[in-house]
Amino acid sequence: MALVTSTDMLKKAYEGGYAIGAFNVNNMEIVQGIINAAKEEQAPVILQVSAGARKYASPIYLRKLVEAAIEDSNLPIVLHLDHGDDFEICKACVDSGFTSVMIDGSKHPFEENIRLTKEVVDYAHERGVVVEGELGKLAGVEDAVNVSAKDATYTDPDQVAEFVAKTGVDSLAIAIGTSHGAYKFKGEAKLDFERLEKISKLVPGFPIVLHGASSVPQEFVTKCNEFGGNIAGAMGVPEEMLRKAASMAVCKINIDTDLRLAMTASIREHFINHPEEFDPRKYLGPARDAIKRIVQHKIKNVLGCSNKA
Ligand SMILES: O=C(CO)COP(=O)(O)O
Ligand SMILES: O=C[C@H](O)COP(=O)(O)O
Ligand SMILES: [Zn+2]
Ligand SMILES: [Zn+2]
Repeated sequence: MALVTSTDMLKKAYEGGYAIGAFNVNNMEIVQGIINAAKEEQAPVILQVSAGARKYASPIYLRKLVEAAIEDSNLPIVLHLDHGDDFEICKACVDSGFTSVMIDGSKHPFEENIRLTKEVVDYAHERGVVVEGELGKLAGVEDAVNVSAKDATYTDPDQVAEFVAKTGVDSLAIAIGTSHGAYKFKGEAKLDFERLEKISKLVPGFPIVLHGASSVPQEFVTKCNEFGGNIAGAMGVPEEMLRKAASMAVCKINIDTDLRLAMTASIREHFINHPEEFDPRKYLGPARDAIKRIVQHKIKNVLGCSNKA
């Protein structure tokens, strides 16, 4: 199996009412944890690399780790750029063998977002690479509580068909109430499913992407805090909502924070329980297993993409 684009994966996910997991990778243990889960579940998977990950691990190491994952797993794997900020980073990733890039023009005015996204699409499509765009800004809970701010940042359904037609993007990230990181809601979790429904009717069959979709499992939060951490009040997207989104037009679900929490909780616990240890394999090994367990749980019980490879 070689690297694949997400075209086929997302189409099948749309038709089958499930979603593909897009997990952020930053080092070997994270790649291995994800791939060990995907292998056991025979699930297709999207490995995504942020600008921060490129800076941390360097592009060449990440690419080679993903190459190893393909050889090791024989699964369909997409190598995707997460939140490409400008044309240059998208071009660099297309040129170095990524099969998918995201151009996140959501911070720009609508017309500029269209122009920038189309520029990336033109370059990528000519080279067989697919593109994810973003319309609407992911916001924190403060904005969501305030209705007028909510309408200003959530994806405007009236813009979606025009954006898709004018840019030629292959998938679109939308804002319906999720946000990045571990503090997504204060009080009640709420996603705007009506908006998602409206959008999906305006672009029938078109794959939608959900960012900021970590569930922030309380067992990890509790364990982090129990073993010296301080991440009070963390709250994520309830799994039931992700299942609902996956049954609708959402075909790609982005998860990073939950992997970070799984890894950190495991390492914190190890350091407190084994103060005499100083062999990194002794704590990175269990951390890798913790990532595997959470990814396997997502694939099986939330995304519904087991045995879809
Ligand atoms: O959207 C994401 C990466 O693009 C990750 O979201 P989380 O912070 O909810 O894991
Ligand atoms: O969407 C953001 C991802 O979680 C990546 O985060 P990062 O930029 O810290 O690597
Ligand atoms: Zn964005
Ligand atoms: Zn994101």
